[in-house]
Amino acid sequence: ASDTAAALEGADVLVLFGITGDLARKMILPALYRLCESGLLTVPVVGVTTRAWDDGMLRAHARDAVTEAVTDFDEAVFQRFAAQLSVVAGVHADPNTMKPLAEAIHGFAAVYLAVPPSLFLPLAKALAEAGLNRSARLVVEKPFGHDLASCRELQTDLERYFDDDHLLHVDHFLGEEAVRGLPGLRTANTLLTPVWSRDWIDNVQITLAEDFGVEDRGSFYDAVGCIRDVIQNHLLQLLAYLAMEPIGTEALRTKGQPDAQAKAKARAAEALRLLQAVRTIRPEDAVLGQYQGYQQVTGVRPDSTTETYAALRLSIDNERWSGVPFYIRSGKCLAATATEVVVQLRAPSLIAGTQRGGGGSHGTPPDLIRFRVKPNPGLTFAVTLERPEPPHERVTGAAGVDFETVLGREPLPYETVMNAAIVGDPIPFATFPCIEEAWRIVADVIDTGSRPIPYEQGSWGPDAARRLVPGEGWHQPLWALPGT
Ligand SMILES: NC(=O)C1=CN([C@@H]2O[C@H](COP(=O)(O)OP(=O)(O)OC[C@H]3O[C@@H](n4cnc5c(N)ncnc54)[C@H](OP(=O)(O)O)[C@@H]3O)[C@@H](O)[C@H]2O)C=CC1
Ligand SMILES: O=C1O[C@H](COP(=O)(O)O)[C@@H](O)[C@H](O)[C@H]1O
Repeated sequence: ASDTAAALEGADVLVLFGITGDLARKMILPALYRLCESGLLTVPVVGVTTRAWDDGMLRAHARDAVTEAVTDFDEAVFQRFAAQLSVVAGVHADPNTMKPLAEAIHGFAAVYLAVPPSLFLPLAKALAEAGLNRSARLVVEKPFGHDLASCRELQTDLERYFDDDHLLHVDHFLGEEAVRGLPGLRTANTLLTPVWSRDWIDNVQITLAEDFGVEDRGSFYDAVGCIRDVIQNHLLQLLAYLAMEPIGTEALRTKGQPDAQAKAKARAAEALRLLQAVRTIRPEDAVLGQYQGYQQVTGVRPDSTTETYAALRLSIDNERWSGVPFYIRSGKCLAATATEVVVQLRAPSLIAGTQRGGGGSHGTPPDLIRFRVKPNPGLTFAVTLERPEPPHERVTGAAGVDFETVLGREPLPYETVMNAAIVGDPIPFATFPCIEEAWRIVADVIDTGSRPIPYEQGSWGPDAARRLVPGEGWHQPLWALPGT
């Protein structure tokens, strides 16, 4: 957005393309129900479909989606939600089919495209040709482009119909409470702030592990792979929030701009600066894998070389992080489902000059700080204790906090994203410069043509990934450790 941008407008209506789709069923409809429950959904929701649906069919579909997703279904809340829902049927990426939609929109619209990315541009064009871009912003799902060149082309093309201030790029990780709270958590705690640099941190590991496969998304996933699906977007955004410089209070005092806008700008500027300092990942710093049985999934090519697992080593060239390896790994059909950041602190003796990655002194396990994103978001410190009596054995204990215990129920990521799309809060969205930079970072490890290493379902991926992390190796997420 330009420096002179006005506050984003609050929408009078949410228009949802793709309301019949997978994302809407699993995430968006349950999130809208929750917003209704908490009194935050105050605008009508107009679902758009090419199918011959009527309001009754949409409401029945919404009921199924919500009951599948929530354990404490409340009929009264659902009735309120259903009353806000209506459908406009028979709308294609063709301005001639948009007339009924134009009639259903009153006021400023948040138009959300929960559709395959190949439809982003045709729909934007058709909306503009029907005059529906005059009083609307466009909210697009991920992935945004296929590589650096295609993301730039898509942005340029979309800006012909919706200018940058009227375009929001969804990355639902930015709606995850644990991720959203990370910059604040880092800076609000004296326990964290002083150690947050190369002086005290040995390495940082980010894991997004899933114990399920690509299931009914085979044809989508096979054209995308793990790096494009979750690393280029979600995990690099998370990395930025973990490692960026704190936002200066000066930046929040931008004249004439409301807080949310100024904060979003300041945060995005720091995230961008951090991503710009991340080196383009070299192929030798990547290990790619594919789970056994993946090629038999419906929609997957029988000889597919798409990776379902990736482990990467990243370097950040700035004063704070120079020399500290950041590791990212993600995969389908792994041993557990968990997203966690593990920060390995340097052993006290390392400060006196020994090597990084060498583990703790006297064989002591290293001190770890764990940011648990999912499940059970929270913070855990693994700390070393020493028995006072000889031989002074050292053991690890844990201290921590579960965020929901303190903060109450955390909104679902899509609750935050949908609400922000409606009210015009840019904070939980990715900015285009960050998206571009993230494509640059992964450019040399996508489309390498190399064959991924097969790995067993239920494992932690190919053994070869161990070679990336010397010393202590990968730390499994807390959730996956025995006894948790
Ligand atoms: N599914 C997921 O878990 C996630 C999805 N996403 C992103 O969300 C977006 C939507 O994903 P998802 O819901 O899985 O997609 P779907 O394949 O389920 O498609 C969504 C809807 O798009 C419409 N559609 C699909 N193909 C066409 C076509 N060729 N022509 C016209 N309309 C079409 C259909 O609506 P209708 O028939 O009603 O017109 C369909 O219900 C994508 O960008 C995806 O990358 C992001 C994170 C997770
Ligand atoms: O965008 C996506 O994200 C999910 C992981 O996100 P989560 O919030 O469910 O943990 C991933 O499973 C999916 O493949 C990907 O498209």
